Amino acid sequence: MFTKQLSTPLKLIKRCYNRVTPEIISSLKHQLGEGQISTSQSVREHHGKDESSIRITIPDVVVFPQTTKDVSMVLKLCNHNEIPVIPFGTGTGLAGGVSPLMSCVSMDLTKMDQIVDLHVEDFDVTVQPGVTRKQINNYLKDYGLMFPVDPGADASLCGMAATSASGTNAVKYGTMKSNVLNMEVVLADGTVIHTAGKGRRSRKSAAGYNLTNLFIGTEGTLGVITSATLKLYGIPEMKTSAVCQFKTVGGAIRSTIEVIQNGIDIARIEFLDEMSMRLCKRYSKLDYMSEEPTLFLEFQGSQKTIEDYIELTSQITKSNGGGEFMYTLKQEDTNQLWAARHNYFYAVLASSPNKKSYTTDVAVPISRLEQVVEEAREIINKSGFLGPIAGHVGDGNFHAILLFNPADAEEVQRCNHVAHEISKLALRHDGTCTGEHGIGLEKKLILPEEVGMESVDVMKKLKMALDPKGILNPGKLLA
Ligand SMILES: Cc1cc2c(cc1C)N(C[C@H](O)[C@H](O)[C@H](O)COP(=O)(O)OP(=O)(O)OC[C@H]1O[C@@H](n3cnc4c(N)ncnc43)[C@H](O)[C@@H]1O)c1[nH]c(=O)[nH]c(=O)c1N2
Ligand SMILES: CC(C)CC(=O)C(=O)O
Ligand SMILES: [Mn+2]
Repeated sequence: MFTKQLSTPLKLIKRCYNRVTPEIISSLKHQLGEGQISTSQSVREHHGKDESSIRITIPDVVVFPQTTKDVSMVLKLCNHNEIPVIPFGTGTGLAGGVSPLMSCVSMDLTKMDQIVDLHVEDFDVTVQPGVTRKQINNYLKDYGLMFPVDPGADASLCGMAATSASGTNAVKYGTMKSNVLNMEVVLADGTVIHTAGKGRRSRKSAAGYNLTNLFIGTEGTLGVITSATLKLYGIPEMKTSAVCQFKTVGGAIRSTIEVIQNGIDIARIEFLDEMSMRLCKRYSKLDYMSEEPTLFLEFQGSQKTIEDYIELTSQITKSNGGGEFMYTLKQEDTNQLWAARHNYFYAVLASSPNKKSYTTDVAVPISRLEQVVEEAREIINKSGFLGPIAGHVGDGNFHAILLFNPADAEEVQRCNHVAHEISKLALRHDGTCTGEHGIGLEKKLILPEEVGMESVDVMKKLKMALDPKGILNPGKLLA
């Protein structure tokens, strides 16, 4: 099995944990029932990895709780016996968050898959952790409502809260941080809390510490999220997608910066460089486009608003050397466009079947974006790695997918180093190493550089207060 950065995270685990013994497995069976626990090799392998290239070890056992009470019982048992527990949503993460570093229990939440409560008149819904973003949107469309946060994968909504996910719509609708009103969370000792108070779903609250946002982005290290109350939005009256291609990366990025700085309420603005376009054209058959730096855009609102935005945006792209502003796409072309964007990762992977990928995820203030994309390209070119760049440029967030040969240890190290250099570049420009994928195993060494050692100490104190035995997803996020 391929192992990435194996020595670093293991060396950084300072605690000792107990192993999952046959007695523990019997106790779990006794508590949950035979059908809710698996020790099969294939199930354990599935739960030992996400969609990143990190493979270290696999859990000893996978449990499938069906209720919050089940989650609480498992945590109590594991906490008492000092056994690590790793929450598992849909395993689409990109930072190694579900990969175990030692003997552990993987807690798969997919059987808790109920939509608990929909309030159409208040635009909110409460879901259990197994509900995915596509499932909720299928359910909501009959009510004229939607939940906009859209990582390319069909991730679980609570996994998305756990990683502070976003996607192509965040430039208009925000990320998980601004779209969760309340969460039920089970703490390491089995205590169940509601971060905003049981049943509360007001749009505003000034009642004490913001526990909801505290748990967002904790990647399973502070508690298991067993429900989330989400903000909803009306499905827009009209949507128009557009494509504009450029001779230079700078032209596309400068256009994005000007769109944002001019306050155009763009719904989506996604950048793909020429290499990304070459791979997407091949994989998703975008036949009418060329292999040039490209923006995929979407406008929403009334016909008049959309026309005004298109007028302004096309002036901006033209003044930055953009080609034809293609906005009269047929519905099937629009669907194909956004499907191609969501499948971007697979388009890149398909181009090099023998390689693995390391995806960077930096985000910077919008005024720095052009320089940072340019410098990231220079770093990648100098390194010799293939590394297409694409991303949610309206948020100043972009990804380089670095392709490396997993059989070559030196190349693996060099690839990690290049990714680290790109993260450091973003920090020099007042940005972050991760806009949306999270720290996981990949980026924990750069976290202190980003937030400062004092802030990391506060995080460690929080961890110690809520999970004193350190059983929740050990070795992730904090070194
Ligand atoms: C093709 C493609 C495209 C994208 C992405 C992936 C892929 C494969 N992603 C990344 C991924 O979809 C995103 O990180 C999801 O939020 C992960 O959700 P899962 O349910 O799969 O969590 P997964 O099971 O992978 O777990 C991720 C982390 O959260 C923890 N966790 C999961 N469920 C939990 C729960 N209920 N309680 C507590 N902790 C829990 C886990 O322990 C782990 O640390 C992404 N992301 C993004 O933000 N923007 C994007 O554009 C994309 N695009
Ligand atoms: C592998 C990544 C490029 C996935 C992602 O975040 C995206 O497509 O925006
Ligand atoms: Mn992304």
